[in-house]
Amino acid sequence: MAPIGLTDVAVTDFVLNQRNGVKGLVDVISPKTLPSRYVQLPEKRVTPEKLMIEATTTGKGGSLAPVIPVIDVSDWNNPNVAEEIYDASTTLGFFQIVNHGVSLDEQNKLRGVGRAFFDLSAEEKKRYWEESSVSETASYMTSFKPSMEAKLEWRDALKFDFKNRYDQVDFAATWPTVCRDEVVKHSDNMKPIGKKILEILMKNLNARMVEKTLMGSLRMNINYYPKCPEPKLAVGTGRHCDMNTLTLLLQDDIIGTLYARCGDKWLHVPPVMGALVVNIGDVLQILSNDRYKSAEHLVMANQFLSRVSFAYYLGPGYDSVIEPLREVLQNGEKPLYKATKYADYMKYYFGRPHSAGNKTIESVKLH
Ligand SMILES: O=C(O)CCC(=O)C(=O)O
Ligand SMILES: [Fe+2]
Repeated sequence: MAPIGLTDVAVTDFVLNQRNGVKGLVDVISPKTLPSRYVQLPEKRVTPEKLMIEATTTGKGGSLAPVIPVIDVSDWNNPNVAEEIYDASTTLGFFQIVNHGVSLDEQNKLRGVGRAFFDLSAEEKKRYWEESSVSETASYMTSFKPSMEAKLEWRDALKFDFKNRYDQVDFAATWPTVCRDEVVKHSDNMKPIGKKILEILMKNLNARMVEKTLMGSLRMNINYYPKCPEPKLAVGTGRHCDMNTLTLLLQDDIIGTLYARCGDKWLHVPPVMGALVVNIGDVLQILSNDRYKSAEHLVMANQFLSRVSFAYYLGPGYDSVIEPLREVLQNGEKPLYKATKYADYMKYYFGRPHSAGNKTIESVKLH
């Protein structure tokens, strides 16, 4: 039972209407039990039997459970790198890369300024709240689609849209000063890494690298997961696939609460020092006519420590039309997806809560 005062109405008012987010709830009220607005239905909870046990033998056969591959990309031209990236992208849809050239120092600076934003006063943060943000391209919010969620996700986020402003000198002028320089720097660091991976993935399809279709939009989320009184009952980010082409994630270096779908279980994506987590999004699955796998994933909550993560999303230009590539279909293969403008796909994606269940990609599937 939630303590008196933490009724659904009171929590909704404090977290959403008063724009304090879930971090505000923890900082100001510090509930000792999970308010019911956050208690997930039993089928949505990630219980131990739903987890895949890593690298242990499974009975007499002795086969190993899969692990998320960690790929050394110090030499992008090494054919083994392309092969490992291709293998991971066609199976789990998840891998990690190390020796990508972004130093630990830069990563830790970004983690520091990300936390610094969420540590600002409530008044300061509220200026960026969703639809009334003082910035057109930076917004602060909580959960995923609160107006449609019976149960909220235990997460706040600060979102950036680099749009096509990249070539404008002061495109970040309205962004929170506490983190904007590092966010811009991070984008400068991530863009070429994303491009390398996309080049490899296109080459393996014998397809052209069309930047506008593959990385014509660039967005980023700083996710903040406060410590949670009853993490077993909650979810940090509900299960979902990313809608874009490729996501590069700098996750927390200590708290490992990210899980990727593997068969009917959830596979841990452990923090690896200095690594970036890479996952395939819906658009690459569509373009490749199902060769690349858009991997479902979720984030759990943690009782003892807060966690920050930085998700950098490369995606098509908003007016690009997404459909299986000609090169992939040339041997008479049937397209599995209908042509869709990316802006329409995005609108549909953001119009439904994570808890809606069926995947967004199903909406463009040809039956
Ligand atoms: O926080 C994380 O580790 C992942 C967040 C995520 O899946 C997303 O922002 O799309
Ligand atoms: Fe995601």
